[in-house]
Amino acid sequence: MVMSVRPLVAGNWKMNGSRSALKELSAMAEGYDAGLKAKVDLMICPPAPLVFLAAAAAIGTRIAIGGQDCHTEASGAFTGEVSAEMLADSGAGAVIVGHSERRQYFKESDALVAAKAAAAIRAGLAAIVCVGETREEREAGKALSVVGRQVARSVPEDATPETIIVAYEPVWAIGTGLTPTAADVAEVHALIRKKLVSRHGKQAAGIRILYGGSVKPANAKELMAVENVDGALVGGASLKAADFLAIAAAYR
Ligand SMILES: O=C(CO)COP(=O)(O)O
Repeated sequence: MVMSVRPLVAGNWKMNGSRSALKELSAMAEGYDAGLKAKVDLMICPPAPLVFLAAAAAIGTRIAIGGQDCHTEASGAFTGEVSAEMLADSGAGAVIVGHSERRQYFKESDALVAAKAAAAIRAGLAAIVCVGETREEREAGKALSVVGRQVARSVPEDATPETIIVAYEPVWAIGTGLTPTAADVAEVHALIRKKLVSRHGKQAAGIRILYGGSVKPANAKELMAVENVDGALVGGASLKAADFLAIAAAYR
């Protein structure tokens, strides 16, 4: 829709990857040639223990590194947690918040997700705010109302194209090989855009809205061509450089 939005293909490694997986990051950097750099931003979000190493490995490659979650506080007695400030200090430029796996398994509410996004902004990170309906919600005809509510409640008031990225990830499409039709993706992304613009003003036309859920080299081109789709949040297919680069190549 908005010509000036530079697309982003981001990889979410989830709880996968070890230090040896950083060779995939190096291979991604090698394949991220001038042609791709001209068209699309790339980001990899490894597990927290790898963020520092990945960020060091990514220096000079123009591949950004992100975290997968953060706490709302900058520091304190929260054993096991990682703050947005720590991610920033480790070299991350962004952090995913409100992924459906966190909403589902760790019972994260929209309010908590909004607070985490605000923490990310406070730390100077961009927040990738995830939203998406479950299969039951889609079958009940509630996809738009659920996503609309999540966007309204999880995206902080002061969202700008620099600080917020929204990722639409239908829960039923994650890791299943299933994807919505292009028309369904277009409908949800249009709704997200409308909500963002009505709440955050005209500049919200520049907020990137990513699609996520079973994005593969074979379907990337079709999904990335959908109006208001400004890139992808890739899970399984981001673990291998060849797959991830083939997805990014949708923008060549
Ligand atoms: O959850 C996802 C990215 O955050 C999508 O995962 P898959 O690409 O493995 O379906």
